Amino acid sequence: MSTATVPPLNGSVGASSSQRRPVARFLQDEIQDGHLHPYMNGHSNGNGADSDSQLSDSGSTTSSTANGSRLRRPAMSRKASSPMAPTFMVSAPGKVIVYGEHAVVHGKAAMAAAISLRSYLLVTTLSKSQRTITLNFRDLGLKHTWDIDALPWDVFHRADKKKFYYSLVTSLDDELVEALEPHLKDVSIDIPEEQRKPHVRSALAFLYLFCSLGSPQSPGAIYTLRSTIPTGAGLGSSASVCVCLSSALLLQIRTLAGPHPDQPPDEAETQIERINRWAFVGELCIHGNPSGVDNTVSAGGKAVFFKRTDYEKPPTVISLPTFPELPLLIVDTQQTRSTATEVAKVLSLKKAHPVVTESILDSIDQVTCSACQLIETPDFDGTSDETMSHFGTLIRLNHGLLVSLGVSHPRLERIRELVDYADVGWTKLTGAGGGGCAMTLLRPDAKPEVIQELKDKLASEGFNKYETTLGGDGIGVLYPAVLRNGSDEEGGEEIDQQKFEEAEGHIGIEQLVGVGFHEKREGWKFWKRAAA
Ligand SMILES: Nc1ncnc2c1ncn2[C@@H]1O[C@H](COP(=O)(O)OP(=O)(O)O)[C@@H](O)[C@H]1O
Ligand SMILES: C[C@@](O)(CCOP(=O)(O)O)CC(=O)O
Repeated sequence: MSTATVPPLNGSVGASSSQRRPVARFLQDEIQDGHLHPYMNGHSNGNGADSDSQLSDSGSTTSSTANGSRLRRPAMSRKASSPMAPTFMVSAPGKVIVYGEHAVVHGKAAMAAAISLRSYLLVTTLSKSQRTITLNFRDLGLKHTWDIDALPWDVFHRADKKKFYYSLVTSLDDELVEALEPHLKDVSIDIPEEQRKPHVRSALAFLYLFCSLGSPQSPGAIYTLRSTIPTGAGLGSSASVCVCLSSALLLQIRTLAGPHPDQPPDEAETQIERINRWAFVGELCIHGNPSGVDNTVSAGGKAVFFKRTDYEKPPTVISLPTFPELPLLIVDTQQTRSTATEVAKVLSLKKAHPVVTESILDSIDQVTCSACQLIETPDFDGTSDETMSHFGTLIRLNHGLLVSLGVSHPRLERIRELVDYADVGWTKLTGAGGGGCAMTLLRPDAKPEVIQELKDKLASEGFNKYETTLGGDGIGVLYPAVLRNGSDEEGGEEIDQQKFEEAEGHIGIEQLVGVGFHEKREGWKFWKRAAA
C-alpha cells in the first residue's frame, strides 16, 4: 500500500463542508525541481516558472514566487535557436467509482479504479512563424484557434497571480477567469446555447492551463483530442481530458521527468502528482466543484482509496495494488446529464435537510471504508465467493443511498430491475448519476446463458454496454508519435494530424494508437504509482 497520508478507515473522520470553496490560495510545495524531461530540447529554462522572464544585466534570471517575492537565480544559457519538438501523444484512462460518488464531494471516502477506455491527445508543434494555438476537440465538434500573443499574459504572469508547475491550486481565480472571458466569446458561436456551454467550459479549461503553464514564448501548436470514453456517462471523460491537457502542457515546458521503465516509484509519483494538480484545475473549469477523485485515478491508474476533507490541502490517496479485477458489466442509459447539475442537486438537498443528508453521506462513507478494510485484510482473496458477496452487498447498499440522495434516474432503475430479476449480480449507478452508467458486479456462479439473455434484453431496450477491464495504467506518453503498427514505414508509422482525425470511431482510434486494450503497445510509456 502506498499512502500520501494515512486516514482512519472507520469512517469516523469529521465532515468537511464543500459548500464553500476557499478564495484562491496557492500553496507552493516543497517539491524540488531538477528533473528535466529527457526528450525535450527547446529553449525554455525547464522550470516552467519564468520562461518569459528577461535575462538581467547581471546574468541571472528574476522570477516571482507565489507570494510575490522576487528570486534571483543563476543564469541558464539559452540556445540561439531550438529544433521544433516532434509531434507527440499523451493518453489517460476513464474510471469507475466503485463506492462513494457524491459523498466524496462532501469530504467522505471513495474507491475508484481506472478502466481501459481512454482519451488520446495529439500535440502537433507548429513552425516558429505560426504564433497560434488550436484546440481541436473533434468528438465534441469544437475547434478554435487563438493568437498566442493576444492572450492575457500580463494578468496571468503578474507577481501576485503567477503559478508554477508544482503549485497546488485549489480554486479558480476570478480575475484570471475574467481575463479569459473575451477569448471565449467566439468559441462555437454558431451552435445553440445549451450545446455551447460545454464547449466554452472545455475551452476555458484549456486556456486556463495554457496561460498558467505556458508563456508568450510557447510554441504554436495544435491540440487534437479523441476519446473512447463516452462523454457525460459517469466514466470520467472530463477528468481524463484534463489529465491529457495537463500532462501535455507540462511536457511542453519540460518539467516532467520520464516516464521511463526503471524510474524510481517515488519519482514517478511526483510526476503523477504534478500532472494531477493541474488536471484538477481543468476539472474546476469544467465542473465547478469536483472532488478530485476522477483526475487522481486517471492520472495514476489502477485503483485508489480517496478522501479530501480539506480543500486547501492535498487529498489522502491510498493506492490499492491488490484491488481485484472485478467482473463488471457497465451499462449506459444513454441518458445525457451533467456532473455539475447532479452535484448541485445533492448540495441543495444538504441545504434543505442537513442532518438527514449528512447521515446518508456518512453511511456511504462507511460502505466505502468497509470495502477498503476487506481489501486490506492480509489474507484477502479478491475472487472468493465470500468477497464477492461482501462487495456485492455494499454495492446494493451504496445504490440505495444514492437513490435517497435523488441522483438516480428511471433508466438506471430499469437496469437494476432487469439485473435483479435475472439474479446475476449487484447493481449501482456509477459517477454522477441522473442518467449515465450503471455498473453490475456479476455473481461468480451466474450462468453464462442467463447473462447473455440479460445482455440481449438490455440491448433490446436501447441500453448500451461497454466492455472494459478494471485497473489499467494511468497517464501515458508516446514521444514522438510513432508506432510500429506493422507498417512498412521506416522506423514505424508516424501518427499525424490527418490519420488521427480520420480514425473511425472507437475501434479506429484503438487500432491506430490505442493502449486501452494493448497495454504493452510498443512506444507508449507510463508513470507507475508506487505499489507498496
Ligand atoms: N471526447 C471528448 N473530447 C473533448 N472533451 C470531452 C470529451 N469527453 C468529455 N469531454 C469534456 O468533459 C465534459 C463532460 O464531463 P462530465 O459531465 O463530468 O462527464 P463525465 O461523467 O464523463 O466526466 C464535456 O463537456 C467536455 O468538457
Ligand atoms: C459525483 C462525483 O462524485 C463523481 C462524478 O463522476 P463523473 O463526472 O460522472 O464521471 C463528483 C466528483 O467526485 O467530483
